[in-house]
Amino acid sequence: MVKICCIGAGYVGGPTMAVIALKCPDIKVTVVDISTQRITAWNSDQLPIYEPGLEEIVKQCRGNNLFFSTEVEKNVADADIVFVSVNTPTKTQGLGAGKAADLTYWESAARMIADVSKSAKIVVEKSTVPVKTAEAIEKILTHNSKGINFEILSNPEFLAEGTAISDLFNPDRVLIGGRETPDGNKAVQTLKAVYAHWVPEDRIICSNLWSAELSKLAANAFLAQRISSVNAMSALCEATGADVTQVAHAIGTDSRIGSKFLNASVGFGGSCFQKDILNLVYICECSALPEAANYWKQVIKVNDYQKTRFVNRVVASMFNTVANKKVAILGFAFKKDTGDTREAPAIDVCRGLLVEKGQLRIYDPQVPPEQMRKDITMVRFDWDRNVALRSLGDDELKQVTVVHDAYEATIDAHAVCILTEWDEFKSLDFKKIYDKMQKPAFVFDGRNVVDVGKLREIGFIVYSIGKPLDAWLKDMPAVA
Ligand SMILES: NC(=O)C1=CN([C@@H]2O[C@H](COP(=O)(O)OP(=O)(O)OC[C@H]3O[C@@H](n4cnc5c(N)ncnc54)[C@H](O)[C@@H]3O)[C@@H](O)[C@H]2O)C=CC1
Ligand SMILES: O=C(O)[C@H]1O[C@H](OP(=O)(O)OP(=O)(O)OC[C@H]2O[C@@H](n3ccc(=O)[nH]c3=O)[C@H](O)[C@@H]2O)[C@H](O)[C@@H](O)[C@@H]1O
Repeated sequence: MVKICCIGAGYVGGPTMAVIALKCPDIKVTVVDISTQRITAWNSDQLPIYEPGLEEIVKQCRGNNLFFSTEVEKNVADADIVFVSVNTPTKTQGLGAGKAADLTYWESAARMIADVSKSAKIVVEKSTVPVKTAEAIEKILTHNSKGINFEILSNPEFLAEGTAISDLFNPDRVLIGGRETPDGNKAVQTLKAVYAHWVPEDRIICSNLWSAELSKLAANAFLAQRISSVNAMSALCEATGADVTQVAHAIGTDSRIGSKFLNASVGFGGSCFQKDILNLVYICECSALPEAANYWKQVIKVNDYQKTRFVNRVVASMFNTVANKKVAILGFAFKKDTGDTREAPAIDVCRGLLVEKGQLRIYDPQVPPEQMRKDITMVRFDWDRNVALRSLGDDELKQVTVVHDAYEATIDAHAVCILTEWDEFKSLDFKKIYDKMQKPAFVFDGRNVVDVGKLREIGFIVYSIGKPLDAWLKDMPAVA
């Protein structure tokens, strides 16, 4: 029986390995992590991450051919294939701080693999890493391994949170990069055989190591760039009376452009887009390509602009002050169907409103209250100037109440801000909400989920990203 061990039981390691175990009953899959808390949760009824469809798979496979363990070294030593799916955040200190990937976790995993291995292994980069990381890992493995043979593969993951299971079941492609040597090719074929249990062969792309590593950064950069493009367009729509949804539809029907990923929003979030683009920017700068670096930087700058623009729009619309006004925040996760808040635009929007002394009542169906408080007060970095932004403290936290229901959040509120596109927000009874709000009642829709016409009929003043402005808003000063 082939034995797979995955180091890192996070958003990628957990779901990916659960699906491999489900689709490959002939393979034993063990997911290991240094976090006892995470592993305990994976072995319980309360999984550490929320992902539609995941729980059923884990329940079906756990204890059969899927195991979660803190015995990192033992399981790595036993495995034929070791996936490394540890976190690779942006460095916050030292050389490359604010941009470069922090490979501390990666390097310690690689050193541990070298230390404990007694048999040949295929080591698979699952984490998103800078191009050429495989070369560094090879050096660590070969210098410490007492002659054991390691083949390094790059097998970046393209799943999106909230749809991880369907993305893994039916991927657009699986990418495997390896050394172009007989041993390298053999390792590629071994990993290909794992995916071939359920992925059609023509969707398994093989390439050299550097192309695979760079393709992951490129894919995220292109995806994020589309959002920043449509968001930049949304600002122009508001200034001209065009409707960004209509513009997106009109351009998206061109098969060369395509219709997906053109939803204007309060900004993109998630743990990877910003981190991976900054990583790309850093690599361009280190390769003496400042023009290429500046091009990609602009994608994040527009994203920051979009979040600031939203906060300014809220404040400007409400007579230039939200001090002591109650603002209902609907949605805190970075997108629907996940409890993940990493880089969620809600964090920056809430911080912006708190600095303006707003009283926030936040509701999200998946995010625990303590997570929201942690996010709001954690140290944020200005990536461009590489300085820590002002920390928010207990005083600002007193302005935050977390509630368990969207209606409760809106009672007595002056304004509602929709920051995540949860389905339940589409079917809220806005008449009921309006009746219990202060007047004039404002809705600021950062995800374009509400029916603007209907809400205006009820009496709301509505701002919706990139839509023709309400007469009320037209007179307010331009933003940002
Ligand atoms: N979150 C996502 O949707 C996607 C993430 N990625 C990439 O996958 C990688 C992992 O991301 P996530 O799963 O979101 O991170 P995560 O933070 O949820 O999980 C990483 C896990 O690795 C563990 N870990 C760190 N060092 C370790 C070590 N030496 N030994 C054992 N365990 C260790 C941590 O305790 C943590 O539980 C990152 O490089 C990310 O860029 C790629 C595609 C999608
Ligand atoms: O490397 C990663 O971590 C992953 O990053 C993204 O996945 P994810 O961040 O989970 O979610 P997305 O669906 O891409 O959404 C990212 C952000 O963009 C926003 N978004 C997305 C699409 C859109 O049209 N408009 C828009 O504002 C979302 O609300 C969210 O805040 C990519 O889609 C995955 O392919 C990739 O594997």
